[in-house]
Amino acid sequence: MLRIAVPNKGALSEAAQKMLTESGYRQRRDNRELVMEDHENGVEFFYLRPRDIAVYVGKGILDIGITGRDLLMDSGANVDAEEIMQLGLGVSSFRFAAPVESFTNAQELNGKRIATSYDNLLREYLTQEGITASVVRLDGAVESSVRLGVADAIADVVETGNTLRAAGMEVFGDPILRSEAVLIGRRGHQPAGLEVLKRRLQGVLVARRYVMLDYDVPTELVEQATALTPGLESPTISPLHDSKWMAVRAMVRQQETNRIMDDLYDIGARAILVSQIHACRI
Ligand SMILES: Nc1ncnc2c1ncn2[C@@H]1O[C@H](COP(=O)(O)OP(=O)(O)OP(=O)(O)O)[C@@H](O)[C@H]1O
Ligand SMILES: O=P(O)(O)OC[C@H]1O[C@H](OP(=O)(O)OP(=O)(O)O)[C@H](O)[C@@H]1O
Ligand SMILES: [Mg+2]
Repeated sequence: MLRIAVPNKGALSEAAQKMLTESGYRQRRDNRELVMEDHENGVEFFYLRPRDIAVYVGKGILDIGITGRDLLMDSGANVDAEEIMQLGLGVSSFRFAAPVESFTNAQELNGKRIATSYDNLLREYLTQEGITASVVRLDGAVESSVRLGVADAIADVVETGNTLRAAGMEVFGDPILRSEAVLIGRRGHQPAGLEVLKRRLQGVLVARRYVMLDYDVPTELVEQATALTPGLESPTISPLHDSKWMAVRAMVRQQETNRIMDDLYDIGARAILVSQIHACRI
């Protein structure tokens, strides 16, 4: 059995479980369940605190885990555990912030107090940048620490920036780390079943990022049209009953769909249809 750690709570939990469900794995129905066996797929899931997942995987107790890159680095387990794949969830930055207009760059933090839940990650960065500051380790709601007088600035996870704005704060300095949820495993360890898991997750990522585009185009314009929709390998071209026209089928990036449809229409393509991809193996 492949033993996989999944976040049991917090920002990554629901999205990670959804991705596994879309990958064809059974997931727990009740948030109190701590372990779930998926016999059919030869996988056992352990629902753990995202912060602890890197430790279990680094020590070799569990084979694979889903956690944040920031948590992997902060746990110190990145000596034994490594990133296998980016999952495109929980995309965020780890950044300095402070009340509006109080700091402009990280060097101004010399001699100051910085509150964070990621103290190892922060200390490593401060050392690397030659900044001497005192680190105040808090468990969460770090944005309140400056107003409450325990710190001068914070280092925290920022996604939309809404939490900072609500607290009258703003980011400053370069991002310390760009993070997202990642699949992690023990260095040098290739457990049985990992390749299938990776391929399934990759299938979900591609299905989420691409759509299927179908259209008809005058035969003499096929080259011009397929230059706009080259597909992954190569687009499918099928003859229509009326030989003056061809049908083209190609995957395109979801984000570019409307621009490509406009361009295709402009050159003379018609009956341009978009459909969702539910799953795939690339
Ligand atoms: N608002 C957010 N947007 C995107 N990713 C986030 C956000 N908040 C946290 N994360 C990411 O989620 C991971 C862990 O955060 P999470 O909030 O689940 O843990 P926690 O703060 O220890 O738990 P909790 O908030 O439930 O006490 C980190 O990798 C972090 O970067
Ligand atoms: O930029 P935003 O979109 O506002 O998101 C960032 C916020 O989300 C996380 O908080 P969480 O809800 O996990 O609370 P916590 O600080 O108590 O962990 C993070 O710690 C920030 O506070
Ligand atoms: Mg949190």
